[in-house]
Amino acid sequence: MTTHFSYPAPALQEELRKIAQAIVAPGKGILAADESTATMGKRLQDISVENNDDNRRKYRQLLFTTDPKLGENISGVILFHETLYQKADDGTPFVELLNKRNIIPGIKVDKGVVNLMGSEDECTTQGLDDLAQRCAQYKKDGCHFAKWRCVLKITKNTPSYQAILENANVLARYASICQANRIVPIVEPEVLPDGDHDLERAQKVTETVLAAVYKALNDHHVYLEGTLLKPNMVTAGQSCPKKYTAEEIARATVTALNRTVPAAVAGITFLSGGQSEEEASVNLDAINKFQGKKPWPLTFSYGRALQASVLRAWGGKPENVAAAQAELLKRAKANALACQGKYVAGSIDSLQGAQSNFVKSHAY
Ligand SMILES: O=P(O)(O)OC[C@H]1O[C@](O)(COP(=O)(O)O)[C@@H](O)[C@@H]1O
Repeated sequence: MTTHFSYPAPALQEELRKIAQAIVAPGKGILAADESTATMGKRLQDISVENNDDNRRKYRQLLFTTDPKLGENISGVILFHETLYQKADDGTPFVELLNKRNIIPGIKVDKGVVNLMGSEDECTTQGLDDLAQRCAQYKKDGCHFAKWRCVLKITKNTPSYQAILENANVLARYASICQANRIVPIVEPEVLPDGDHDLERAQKVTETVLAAVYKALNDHHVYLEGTLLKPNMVTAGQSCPKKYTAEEIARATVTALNRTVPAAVAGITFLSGGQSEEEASVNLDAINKFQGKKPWPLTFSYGRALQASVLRAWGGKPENVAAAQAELLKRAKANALACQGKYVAGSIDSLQGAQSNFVKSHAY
């Protein structure tokens, strides 16, 4: 076994570190607007809007033409390939709208999940083959960070050794290819909330998964200071009869992260995983209020928990755009406070509020 290897050249390290740090600057987080066409279809179906490219464009236009003060709370937006190349009605490229708001464009580069043969319905994530070329192009087209989501499932027998190892390795290869192309990788190993397992089981699975991920990142010489982690919060399964407080969730989450995530990692940007908008803010706030070691910024990279009310307020109608944008500003503000441990539960209302955004088997 050789231990001789190189990290990126100093200039590349600095570039990656600066991008990552800007994303997790105090009071800021990420809007995950990278729903693939199929996922967006589910969101649009809920508000009876047809899933076609122009409706997807109109919806993303609504997000990206929100008042520039959105940039005070949102540091980055994750885009889907199609969206990166779309323009507003007046011809302004979406990337330009984001740059004007001081928001860093990012891009989802995975190509979705596939089953692992011989496993109990477990999966890995595809997209490595042409990733280097795609990253080089995305960087030229204005993206400075990327996201790749892997999915792990908790059942009696899973996640299996096969799924844990395979997903850790594919995340490490993805991260190293991104960095080689001057793109900060967001590493997302999502442990799904489906199931009736308790908080302790969720914590142990999250610890095992994250430990494998960081072993693989180290094996692939990924420069951790130029990476972000997008984990699930540690919560009990959706159908667990026992309910836990935000403080218990915060303790389990911070403990799991402390045990497995190196302090060198630039920041942690949680996914919302089907939590209601209010729950996602309250839990993030509790995590930041938790008294204990927290060597990284702990913030948000929410999809559903930032957009559920926006979609509902919009309903596909042009006359509702301003009301929908107001919902986005409210949730962005709530989470910006929460990532500093300054959110007062219930202080910022929203249409969706405490209503769950859980979608069973969000593996897609
Ligand atoms: O399956 P897809 O289309 O990649 O979408 C998965 C979604 O999950 C996320 O990773 C996290 O979203 P949530 O906050 O809604 O859990 C988003 O970035 C992304 O839009």
